[in-house]
Amino acid sequence: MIAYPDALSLLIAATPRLAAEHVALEVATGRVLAADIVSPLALPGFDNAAMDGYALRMPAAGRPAGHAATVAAMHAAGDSTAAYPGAEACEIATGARLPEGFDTVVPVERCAREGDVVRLLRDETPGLNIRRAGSDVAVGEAVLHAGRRIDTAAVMLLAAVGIAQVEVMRRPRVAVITTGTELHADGPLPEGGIHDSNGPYLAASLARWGASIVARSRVPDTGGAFHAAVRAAQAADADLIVTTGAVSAGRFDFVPTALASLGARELFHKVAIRPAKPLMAARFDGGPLVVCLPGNPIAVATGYRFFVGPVLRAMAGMPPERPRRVRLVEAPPVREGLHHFQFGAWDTVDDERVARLLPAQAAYRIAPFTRADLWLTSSDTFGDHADAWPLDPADAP
Ligand SMILES: Nc1nc2c(c(=O)[nH]1)N[C@H]1C(S)=C(S)[C@@H](COP(=O)(O)OP(=O)(O)OC[C@H]3O[C@@H](n4cnc5c(N)ncnc54)[C@H](O)[C@@H]3O)O[C@H]1N2
Ligand code: MOO
Repeated sequence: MIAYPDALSLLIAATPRLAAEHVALEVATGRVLAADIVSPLALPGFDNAAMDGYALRMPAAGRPAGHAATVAAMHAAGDSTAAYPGAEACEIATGARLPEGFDTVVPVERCAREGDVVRLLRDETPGLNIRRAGSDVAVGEAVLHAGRRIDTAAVMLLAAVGIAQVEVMRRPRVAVITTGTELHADGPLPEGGIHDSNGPYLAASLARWGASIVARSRVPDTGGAFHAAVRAAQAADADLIVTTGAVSAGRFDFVPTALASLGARELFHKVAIRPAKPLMAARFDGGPLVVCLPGNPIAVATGYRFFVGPVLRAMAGMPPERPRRVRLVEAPPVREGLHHFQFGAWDTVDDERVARLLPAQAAYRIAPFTRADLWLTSSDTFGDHADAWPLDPADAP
């Protein structure tokens, strides 16, 4: 059986990087930058007032309380460059460009105004309350890097530097196929039937990632129906096909042979992990990558998080995700020799943030997933520490 890091390496090596496209900033949230963003502007673009008050020309020694100056004009944000030659003071608004030759802004609260004269209420030193040009972002600075997901902070910065179109990776085109004669959509169930929860889970997860779901089918345990679903996914030009179920050792576990008969090349089948051990991956030459997840719901969650997630990152040109190391409390012993994936919850012990494994986890139990804060993983037995990962790959930086 192949080890998890080796399986992941094979999978990523077979993953094509997608092309880029241009989209408007207003619809770019959640997309992944395809190229570094080099700022065409400085931020701030000019020296400006940090406070509403009075701009002064001040000698290096400053001015004492009681000093009076004649106010030349009111200078508001958006006013064009103005010069008040010979003037010692002008009224200024937050964000207004500092007029030529002025060096200090004294907030209105520290001034008294009478007619066109302003008097300082305290001793003042020069150079205060000015936001210098380029002190946030310099012209030509690489402010955001390729592979970064555009979050709301990135939108703020891109808008501030005047970028209205961004080059992003195109959305991956993904097909989802769930297998199982026992599966039904919502509504009353026949004897022995269950609701298909893997299909809606994968569709929701992929939508959160920003993938386009180009085909979705639920097929009974017959090779013919599965063949047709894979052909439909190929016809829909899928980059990736994710299947669930029928990948283990049972009589109806037809996925490996069906994919081989369709011409897919197996990358690996069965991984030294728990859960989701029967997981398989394959690749059609010049066609989609296929990740086949075992049917148990938590095997699907595991496979999505730790196999499909890394594939989606690689397609988007994102670097591999790095886990956070956390201290574990009360980790029960688990069987050695397998890479373990479990749900965890945050806790606090003696003011330290620690994690604990949730109780009663099993590949068929969905309820613990809904109570989890994070994934915890270990390449072997869980000890004092574990790797921590956000529950959803879309939440990883
Ligand atoms: N003799 C062996 N039996 C099993 C092995 C094994 O190695 N030898 N592996 C076990 C493990 S581990 C897993 S995981 C499962 C995976 O089996 P399959 O991928 O073949 O999945 P199915 O048999 O089709 O389904 C397993 C389980 O999950 C339920 N299921 C399937 N699809 C859905 C869905 N869309 N929504 C909700 N639930 C679903 C299905 O009804 C079964 O209960 O095999 C073990 N057995
Ligand atoms: O690997 Mo299976 O996913 O434990 O049930």
